[in-house]
Amino acid sequence: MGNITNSEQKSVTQVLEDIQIRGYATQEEAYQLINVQGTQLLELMRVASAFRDERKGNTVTYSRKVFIPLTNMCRNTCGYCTFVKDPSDPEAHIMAPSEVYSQLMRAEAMGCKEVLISLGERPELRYPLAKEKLKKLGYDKMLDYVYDICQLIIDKTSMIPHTNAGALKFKELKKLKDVNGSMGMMLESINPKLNAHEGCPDKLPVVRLNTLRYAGELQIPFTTGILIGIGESLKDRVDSMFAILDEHKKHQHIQEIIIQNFRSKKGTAMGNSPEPNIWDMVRSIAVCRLIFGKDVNIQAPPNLTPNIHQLFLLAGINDWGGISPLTPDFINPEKPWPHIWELHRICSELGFELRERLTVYPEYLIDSTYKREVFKSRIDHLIDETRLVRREMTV
Ligand SMILES: O=c1nc2n(C[C@H](O)[C@H](O)[C@H](O)CO)c3cc(O)ccc3cc-2c(=O)[nH]1
Ligand SMILES: C[C@H]1O[C@@H](n2cnc3c(N)ncnc32)[C@H](O)[C@@H]1O
Ligand code: MET
Ligand code: SF4
Repeated sequence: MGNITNSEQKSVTQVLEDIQIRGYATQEEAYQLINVQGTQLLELMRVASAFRDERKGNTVTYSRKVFIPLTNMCRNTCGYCTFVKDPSDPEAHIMAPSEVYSQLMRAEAMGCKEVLISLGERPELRYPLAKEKLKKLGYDKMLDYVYDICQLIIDKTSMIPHTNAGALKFKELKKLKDVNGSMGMMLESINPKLNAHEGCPDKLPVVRLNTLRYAGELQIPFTTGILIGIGESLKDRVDSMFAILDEHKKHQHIQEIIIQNFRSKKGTAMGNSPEPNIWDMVRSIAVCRLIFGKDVNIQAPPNLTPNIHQLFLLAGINDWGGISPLTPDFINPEKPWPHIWELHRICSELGFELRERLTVYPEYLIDSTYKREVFKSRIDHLIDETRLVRREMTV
C-alpha cells in the first residue's frame, strides 16, 4: 500500500495535480489516495467534485422504481445477506405472476418507470423444494421465469425492466437483453478469499468478471459496483475498481458504478462484523471518480447511511440509484428510502438539482444492433416525461 510519508513518493497535492491534468488516476496513485486523511482528504474530494461537475454539472439523478423480489431462495449464502431464505423458512417464496402483476399496476399508477427484478441465484440447483415450486409455475429454471416476467412488464406496462439476477452466462444474458432496458450485478470484490463469500459459487470474482465481460460483448448497458466493508483490504477496493475499469475499457458498457456500504444484520454470519465508517465511503467514492474519470455515473444508495448524503455529493457521486414510492429496499428492508422531496432539499442546499432519470442512462443507448424497438419508443416517451436531457442519443 502507498505510504504517504514515503519520501520517494510524490505529495498528495502533486498526485492530484497530475490527475487533474491527465483526467484520470493510475493504480499506484489510487493506492496512495484511498487512505488519505484530514486536509488531504478535502483536496481529494475537491478534485473528485470538480471532475463530476465538469460533465454532469449540478444535476444529480434517481430512478423511480418498483422492486420485484421474484424469489428469495438462493444457492449462495453470503455472510451479509438477510434477503436469502432457506426453503424450510415460511418466508421463502417465489412470487406468483398474479402477485407481480398487481404490484406492477400499483407501481405504474404511482409513476414508477423502472422495474428492478432482483432475486436469489439458481435456487433450483440446490433445493428440490425450490425446483418443485418453480415446476408448479411451469418452469424448470428460475431464469426462464424471469424472462417471462420481463415480457409481462413490457406487454402490460410502460415501465422498463432492469434485472439483477447475479452472475449469468453469455446465453442467459443474450436472452434477457431483449427484454431489459439495462441489467446489473455487483462485482462485490475482486478478493476471492473473503469469509463473507464462503460457499458462494456465484460470488467468485472470476465468475462475476465473466458476467461483466459477456454483458460488454452483448452491449448491454450495465450497472455494477462494489460492497465496502466485507473484509476486503484498501488495496482490494482499488483493485476491484480497476477490474471493472478493464472490462469497461473493452466494451464501454458500464453505465453506472455503485459504491455500497455493508450494513451488519443480526442473525447473519457477519452480524457482529463492524460496518465501514463514512470516510471509507467518502474515500472510495472520490477515488472511484478519479479512476473512472468525468463521464462515469457513480451511485451511492441514499438509504444505507442516513444524514450524510451531502458528503457523498461532495465526494463525487452524481446518482442516488433507484428509489421507490411503493416498495422497501428488500435487501435492506430496515432502511427506509428518504422521501424524494427530502432528497430534493438535501441536494438543493448544496446547489445541486435532483432530477428523475430512467433505468437506462440515455448516453448508453448507443448500440445500433439493439433489436428492441419496443424500448426505443418507450424510452423516447419516458424521457420527455422525466425532463431528462437527451445527450447524443443515436437511436
Ligand atoms: O434497492 C436497491 N436497488 C439496487 N439496485 C438498483 C439500483 O438502485 C437502480 O435502481 C438501478 O441500478 C438502475 O440504475 C441495484 C442494481 C444493480 O444493477 C446491481 C445492484 C443493485 C443493488 C441494489 C440494492 O441493494 N438495493
Ligand atoms: C444486490 C446487492 O445488495 C448487496 N447487499 C446484500 N446484503 C447487503 C448488506 N447487508 N449490506 C449492504 N449491501 C448488501 C450486495 O452487494 C448485492 O449484490
Ligand atoms: N443475488 C443477486 C446478487 O447477489 C442479486 C440480489 S442480492 C440480494 O448479486
Ligand atoms: S446477496 Fe444475493 S447471492 Fe448472496 S445470498 Fe443474498 S440473494 Fe444470494
